Amino acid sequence: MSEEKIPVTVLTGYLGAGKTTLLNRILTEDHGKKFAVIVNEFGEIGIDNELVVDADEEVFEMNNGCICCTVRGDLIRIIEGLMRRKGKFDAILVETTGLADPAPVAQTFFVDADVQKETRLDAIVTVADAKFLSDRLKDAPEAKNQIVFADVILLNKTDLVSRAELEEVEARIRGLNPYAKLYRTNRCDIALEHVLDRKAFELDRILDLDPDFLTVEAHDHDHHDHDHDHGHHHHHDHDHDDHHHDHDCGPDCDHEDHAHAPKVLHDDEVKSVAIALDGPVDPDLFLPWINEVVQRDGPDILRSKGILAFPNEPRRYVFQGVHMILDGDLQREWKPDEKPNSRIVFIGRKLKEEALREGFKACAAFQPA
Ligand SMILES: Nc1nc2c(ncn2[C@@H]2O[C@H](COP(=O)(O)OP(=O)(O)OP(=O)(O)O)[C@@H](O)[C@H]2O)c(=O)[nH]1
Repeated sequence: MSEEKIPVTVLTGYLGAGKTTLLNRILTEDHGKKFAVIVNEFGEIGIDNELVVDADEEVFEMNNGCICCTVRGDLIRIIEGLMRRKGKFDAILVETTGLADPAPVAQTFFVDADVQKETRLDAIVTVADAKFLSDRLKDAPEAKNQIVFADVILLNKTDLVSRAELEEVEARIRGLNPYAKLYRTNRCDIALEHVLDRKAFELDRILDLDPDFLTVEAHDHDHHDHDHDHGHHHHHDHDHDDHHHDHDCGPDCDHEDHAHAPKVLHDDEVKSVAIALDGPVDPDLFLPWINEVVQRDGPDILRSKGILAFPNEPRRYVFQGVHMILDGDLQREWKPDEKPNSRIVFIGRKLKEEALREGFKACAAFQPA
């Protein structure tokens, strides 16, 4: 991902959660930046100097018609159109409809060669309604996916719920996605630096997670392999630990109470697995392995991310994926105070944890004694 690529932020969230409120906040704040905005419903936003483009729904299935690999043809065309006006804006915001699954939007930025050349998916930002999210998680699969795919979650409308309700819904979110950065907001009042240009996919937070949070549970899933044969290029490797991570409060955390570890309400269906290796992995082992894993289990692996050390390589290899589609490259150098180790994370359904863990360990460049 070269520096000149235009960052793309995907805004998602269920109907009425506050996406437009956030978008308007972004567009009106005095940040000196210009955004191209793509909305896939009829756009009511007309902000000076901004570019608002309406898109009609159009989704393509890719490769053997696998339902998990879809890209949005309309989005590709719009972005190609925007690129002809390059220089007129600094970043792209894509607001999805409340009923959308974010996967086809995110996959578009990995798959289409022209789009990939010009843009980088910076983060998927999900606005969640503190009052209604818990109900929607029960009855609306899209709402669940929007949480699972998120890199940043705004738990909005905090004014409408009690503190106990807020903690409950936060615990549900954590059970689905322990990795996303979570902020409580009222009318999406958030410093924009927490939402924009996050380079979330540098994924430093994965490295920051305290390994003690990673409770290793050996579930043996009786799971039939999918036999998908996809032709995508994948660079990805993983190892996972089912991890039951409490709450990641970084320096910019605005939670009032750090006294107790917040509870996590696990979802029966969706879980996450994180795997850490104390050292580098061999890319000649890792890349084919990860490729195979996502080709086989991509429909169930909703999101995958990782930061890896390779032997004799001063830079970090960073990848992220949505279902079977992976994108990865060598990014910045390891800092002197960083230990070059390798971590990967999967969030999905029916994850085969032990096989993943063993597979990732087998990619270690130096086999542990
Ligand atoms: N009480 C309260 N209302 C809010 C908050 N944030 C947004 N709203 C209101 O909630 C309603 C929906 O907000 P929008 O920003 O339009 O939500 P949206 O996600 O864009 O909605 P759709 O486009 O219909 O999916 C509006 O009336 C907002 O004024 C909040 O934090 N608290």
